[in-house]
Amino acid sequence: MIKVGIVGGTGYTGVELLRILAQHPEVKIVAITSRTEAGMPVAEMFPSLRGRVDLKFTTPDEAKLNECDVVFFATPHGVAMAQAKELLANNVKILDLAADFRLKDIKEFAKWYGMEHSCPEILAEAVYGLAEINRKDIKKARVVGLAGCYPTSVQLGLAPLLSPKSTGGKQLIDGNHIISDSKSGTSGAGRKAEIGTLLSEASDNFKAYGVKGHRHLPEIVQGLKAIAGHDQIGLTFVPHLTPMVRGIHSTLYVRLTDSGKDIDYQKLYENFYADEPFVDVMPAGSHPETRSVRGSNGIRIAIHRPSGGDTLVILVVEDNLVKGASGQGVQCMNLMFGLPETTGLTQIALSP
Ligand SMILES: NC(=O)C1=CN([C@@H]2O[C@H](COP(=O)(O)OP(=O)(O)OC[C@H]3O[C@@H](n4cnc5c(N)ncnc54)[C@H](OP(=O)(O)O)[C@@H]3O)[C@@H](O)[C@H]2O)C=CC1
Ligand SMILES: CC(=O)N[C@@H](CCC(=O)OP(=O)(O)O)C(=O)O
Repeated sequence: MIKVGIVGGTGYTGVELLRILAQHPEVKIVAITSRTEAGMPVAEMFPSLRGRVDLKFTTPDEAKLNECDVVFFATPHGVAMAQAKELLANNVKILDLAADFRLKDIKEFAKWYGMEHSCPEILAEAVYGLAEINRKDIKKARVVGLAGCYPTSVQLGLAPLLSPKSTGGKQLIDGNHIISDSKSGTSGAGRKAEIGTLLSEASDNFKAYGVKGHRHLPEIVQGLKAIAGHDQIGLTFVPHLTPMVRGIHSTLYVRLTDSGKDIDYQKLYENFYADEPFVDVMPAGSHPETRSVRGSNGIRIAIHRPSGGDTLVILVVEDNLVKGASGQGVQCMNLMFGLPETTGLTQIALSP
């Protein structure tokens, strides 16, 4: 059994980790932390876990994290990097849901996250946690910086158009002018109190935010450059808040180049993702709904070429708390411990 610790067990991604890991056949959860609820039985706070999780929250200091095989950080940015050195010294693997180990450039990290990176040497060895792209490296990793929620949808939506594996090295699209029009449910903002996610503010309403620059922009650009193997990437990324609890819907617009005009994109995507257990390329002409992935680790993609023109439109849906966060974490954990990648992750989406 893999001994798992979770730092930040009371937040939205923390309780989602508990939901998934409590049903994982190879995992024993041994520590769950909360600074504010220490001493409270987990199942008292989350009755959905009654009979499934028989632990109390402990403070991060009291939790015996050094005795775990792996620790998930479901915490704000900056928490994992402060504890990474000690955990690694005790042979504990790390999966961070925050951004401490995502951006490779520490100046970019400081600019977007407003703090200096405290362990650049660990950042250098950390692997970006997007299994469909980095599977080989994740298997060997001690530290994984899990991909962000929006970045997962955008990178998996565009990878078949950029990866030399499917393009044969041809530029099928104008990489300098990619548009991502992305929408998220309110759970993306976490459980902390914020005016913008109050029922009376977010319901019956729809708005863009972060148009000037969102912290996921550099992460997505870094990832797309790595997938493409070149630096000719220019992205306009506009996130929106939608009045739903879970889900991300990204609509991606790309302009085809002359060498990209005679390609069957439906086939290109189907071939690229043929062996991926969590990526569903839907039949041509589909309009995927966020509810088709709600509560599951799936991501569904549909490709459109309106009026047979030069613009390709890619529709991507995922559950921000599962494939966009905790499910992705468990998928990477399975790889790090040599388990089949789908272990504990076979939930079907909730519908309606
Ligand atoms: N929500 C989402 O869709 C996604 C979130 N993420 C990332 O995952 C991380 C967690 O997000 P989410 O679950 O939404 O956040 P929440 O705000 O819902 O939860 C944060 C958790 O962290 C704990 N915490 C806060 N500060 C500290 C600290 N200094 N030390 C230890 N524990 C702390 C809190 O508990 P307590 O205060 O009691 O200790 C709480 O359990 C964030 O970095 C977020 O960016 C990634 C992908 C998607
Ligand atoms: C709706 C909403 O507020 N979403 C969050 C992103 C979700 C998140 O937690 O970001 P990470 O994936 O980087 O951890 C935001 O825009 O800041």
